[in-house]
Amino acid sequence: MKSQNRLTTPSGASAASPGAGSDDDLVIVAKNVTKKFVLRHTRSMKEAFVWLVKGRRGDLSERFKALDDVSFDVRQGESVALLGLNGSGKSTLLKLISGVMRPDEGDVATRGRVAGLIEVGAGFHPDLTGRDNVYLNGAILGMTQQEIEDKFDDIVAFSEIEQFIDTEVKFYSSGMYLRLAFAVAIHTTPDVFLVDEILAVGDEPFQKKCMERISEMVDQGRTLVVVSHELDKVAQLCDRGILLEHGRKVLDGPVENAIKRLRGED
Ligand SMILES: Nc1ncnc2c1ncn2[C@@H]1O[C@H](COP(=O)(O)OP(=O)(O)OP(=O)(O)O)[C@@H](O)[C@H]1O
Repeated sequence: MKSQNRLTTPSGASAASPGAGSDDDLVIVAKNVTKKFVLRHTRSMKEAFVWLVKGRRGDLSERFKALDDVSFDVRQGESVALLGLNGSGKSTLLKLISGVMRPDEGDVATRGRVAGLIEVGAGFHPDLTGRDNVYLNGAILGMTQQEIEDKFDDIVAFSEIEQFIDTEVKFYSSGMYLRLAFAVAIHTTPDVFLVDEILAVGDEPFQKKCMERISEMVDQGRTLVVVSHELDKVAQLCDRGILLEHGRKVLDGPVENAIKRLRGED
């Protein structure tokens, strides 16, 4: 999604790191991040009428904090799991790191090429073929045309959907989307790799292959941030866990501790 060697916010502004010297290996800095969404209520005609005749004073909709003053740093080579119950804010946090969403308060800065698998099919155009989407998606993730051409055969081989590469992706199953999207994303050799739950739509052999590839990336010193409810897989992949409850960070430490707390075992 982005490629640079300094910490920058999605607007491209340089972000001051919290310290100096040893902070050279910081790749994600989230500072006091708050994200609010509108909580919609069904209102009666009467309530809406009263609101109108009162000159639209007050708010008919309420805003709630999906993320509330969350701060953390991630260093190069760390593998971090974002954990929490449904609706705790994990995917929202991942979207803020990827830059597809902006915080209402606070800042999220990243360094290097950030690529992610956040929503199946995001960044794919349904009317284009798999082949054209490899070029489109590769470009969106910051690859040059030459780079995509050089890696095209490897991308298609990894996805194992050679037979359908010239089919429009609107005819793909969700697993086929995932295969192609994952294959493109890992071939961008990202510095920071973001993965949301979506591996779940892949069949077991493909999931296994993806897990191995992700582990290799971590062994090579790349940074990983994962959102998943599959806690055993998460424990295998990640060293560190950040636990969210109702949008607030309640634990940041060894992944085993975060999983225990989430399971209510401590
Ligand atoms: N675009 C949006 N508009 C309004 N509300 C949203 C939006 N995106 C997320 N939310 C709300 O923000 C809260 C956090 O959602 P989020 O998807 O980050 O949670 P999550 O921890 O990833 O949950 P899950 O484990 O169920 O995937 C939820 O209450 C959700 O309904």
